[in-house]
Amino acid sequence: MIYTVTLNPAFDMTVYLDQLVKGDVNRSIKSLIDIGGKGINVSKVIKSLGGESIVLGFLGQENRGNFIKQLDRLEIKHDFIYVEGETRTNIKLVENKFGIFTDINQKGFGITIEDIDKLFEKIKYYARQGDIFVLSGSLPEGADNNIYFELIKLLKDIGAITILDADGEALKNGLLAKPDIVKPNINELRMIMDFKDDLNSIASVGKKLISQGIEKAVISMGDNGAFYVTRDKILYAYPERVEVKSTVGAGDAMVASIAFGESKNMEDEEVFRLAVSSATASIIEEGTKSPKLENINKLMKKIKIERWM
Ligand SMILES: Nc1ncnc2c1ncn2[C@@H]1O[C@H](COP(=O)(O)OP(=O)(O)O)[C@@H](O)[C@H]1O
Ligand SMILES: O=P(O)(O)OC[C@H]1O[C@](O)(COP(=O)(O)O)[C@@H](O)[C@@H]1O
Repeated sequence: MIYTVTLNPAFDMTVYLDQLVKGDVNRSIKSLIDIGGKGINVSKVIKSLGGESIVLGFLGQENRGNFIKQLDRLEIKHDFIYVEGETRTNIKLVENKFGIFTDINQKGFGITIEDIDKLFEKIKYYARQGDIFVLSGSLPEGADNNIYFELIKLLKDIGAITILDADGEALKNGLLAKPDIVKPNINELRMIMDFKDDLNSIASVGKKLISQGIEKAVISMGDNGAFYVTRDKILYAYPERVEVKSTVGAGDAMVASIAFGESKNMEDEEVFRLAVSSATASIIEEGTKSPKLENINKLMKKIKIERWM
């Protein structure tokens, strides 16, 4: 089974404007609200791919109703630990005039030591050898920066496969536990390592991650494409030019495809093709909507992948 663990989920409010004028009253053209947060999006995309997953993590008590309703509507199984306070609302601004995408991600609820204990107990209850655990997103206040490190250690001892997608200290510490797969975007990678801007230097960073004991590193670079690095190869995917409606969730679509591909024992190149196709199909959807399977399938035939090394 695939499990996604989201410690800090969110409602994503996407606001479309012509142009943001700072310090002035701005009026939106339209806005929409989707349930989000990294693992939640991963589960949504796994569903679109025809797979099954179970959503774990924390959810704010106070506004849980709508969140749960949407997950149920999508027929995604979930088993949250409900915590005091509200699940955050993250603002995603889209300026149509310039094609600028700005995210304002809030801090969200705080959690207690008891909440964290409950999470570890729940994960111990579910995890079995061969399961896939996606650990992704920012940490709520009260969670130690070592939490992904501890969870990966626990899951590796059980024999589960771990996929990490985080940033800052949580990513840095999590990597020390050697997750099987990591999917940083270029900005997340820059927060924890120094490297030059050119593709060769970025590919070398991927190799460095592998030399540290990580099995696969997928480095996403927005409109510059992506690398897929394993012990014996580096693959590069060219970006596909599409009409971009919202970049939110592209990385999550990649992670979902990687988890789905692993669960089906797909070959590396096939997984990578699916990951880039899903990510590209996600940016042509508005808000934090899952990509459509028919668009993913069309893109699978178009995405250009080459062996870098
Ligand atoms: N503007 C874009 N044009 C074409 N492809 C894109 C664009 N933005 C994202 N992608 C695709 O989606 C993948 C993930 O996007 P990225 O922005 O790197 O992830 P994240 O959402 O984690 O920041 C990229 O590697 C690329 O394949
Ligand atoms: O937990 P964080 O780092 O604040 O990120 C949460 C945000 O990331 C998203 O999951 C989107 O992530 P990606 O664009 O990286 O795929 C949004 O749904 C959510 O608002």
